[in-house]
Amino acid sequence: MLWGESVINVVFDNGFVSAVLYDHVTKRFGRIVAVEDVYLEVPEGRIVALVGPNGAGKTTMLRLAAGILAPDGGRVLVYGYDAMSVKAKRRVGFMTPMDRGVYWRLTAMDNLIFFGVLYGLSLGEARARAKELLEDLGLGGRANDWVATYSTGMMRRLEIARALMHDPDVLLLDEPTSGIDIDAKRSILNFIRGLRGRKTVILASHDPQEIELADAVVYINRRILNESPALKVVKVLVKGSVDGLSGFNVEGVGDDEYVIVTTIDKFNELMSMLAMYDGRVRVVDIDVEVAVAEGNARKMERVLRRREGWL
Ligand SMILES: Nc1ncnc2c1ncn2[C@@H]1O[C@H](COP(=O)(O)OP(=O)(O)OP(=O)(O)O)[C@@H](O)[C@H]1O
Repeated sequence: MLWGESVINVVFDNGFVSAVLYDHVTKRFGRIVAVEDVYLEVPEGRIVALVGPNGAGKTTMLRLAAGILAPDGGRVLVYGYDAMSVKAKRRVGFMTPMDRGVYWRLTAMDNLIFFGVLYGLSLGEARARAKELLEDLGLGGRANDWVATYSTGMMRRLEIARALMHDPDVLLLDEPTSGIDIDAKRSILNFIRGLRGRKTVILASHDPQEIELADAVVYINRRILNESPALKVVKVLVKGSVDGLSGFNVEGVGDDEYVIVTTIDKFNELMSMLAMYDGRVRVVDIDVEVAVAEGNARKMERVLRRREGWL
């Protein structure tokens, strides 16, 4: 069946339109099942974080919504249009750090104008849009420098600007602040925060500060294991048998038993461990708490809480 012309807008009870709908989507790469029977509605104007261990299918989810990959089962709709269709693609911007999507021997401004014109903007429109985005992303002063002279953090901001040149409704961000310095990170996080309500953002992330931006956190490990509204504490509530947690600092008793993880590496370790328990351990809740520690450093606390009766 061809979905290109079919329009299905999912409107929630609360009036929200589903900007992106993963309707029982499966994606395989040969024998690898990257995404399996995923059903997810992303309401318009919300920021949703996809969280999960390496290889969990997060990037695949983004590429499906970008119309770069076709699902093997189910369908992906963007505002009711098949994600592979031109109508859908015009409404989506995709930023992935691995994507060398800008020309190093052009200035940032010329890059953005080039991509804007490709999307059908007039030269004047593209120039104005590029100027606005570069200013908003703190690159105004370097707009006419060659991209080859950009730092990683500047490059990342430019890639976000590129993804937004055609003013898409949906922005897909793959680990937008990984591997960049604190100032660039802060600038990108503030920019994403400013998109709330104006764009629908799906971000794949391992980073608590990115996750904290989200209105909803979706834990995925090939299948969606849990969806939870964003809260102040990352708590990964699990159901199942968790033997290997001896490497973690388990605190509390009974219903209040939990593990505090204070570094992102430890958090990832925990995620990987849970991935190995796939099928035997079900994650039933995730939540992030970001506490401001003394001095300027921000201290992250991720909590894995184990509840008696859920194990
Ligand atoms: N083009 C491809 N060809 C073959 N296998 C692929 C391809 N893309 C992804 N995979 C596989 O699909 C699975 C999901 O990969 P994906 O990149 O979506 O995970 P991820 O959650 O984004 O991981 P990470 O956190 O490491 O970025 C992995 O097993 C990966 O090896």
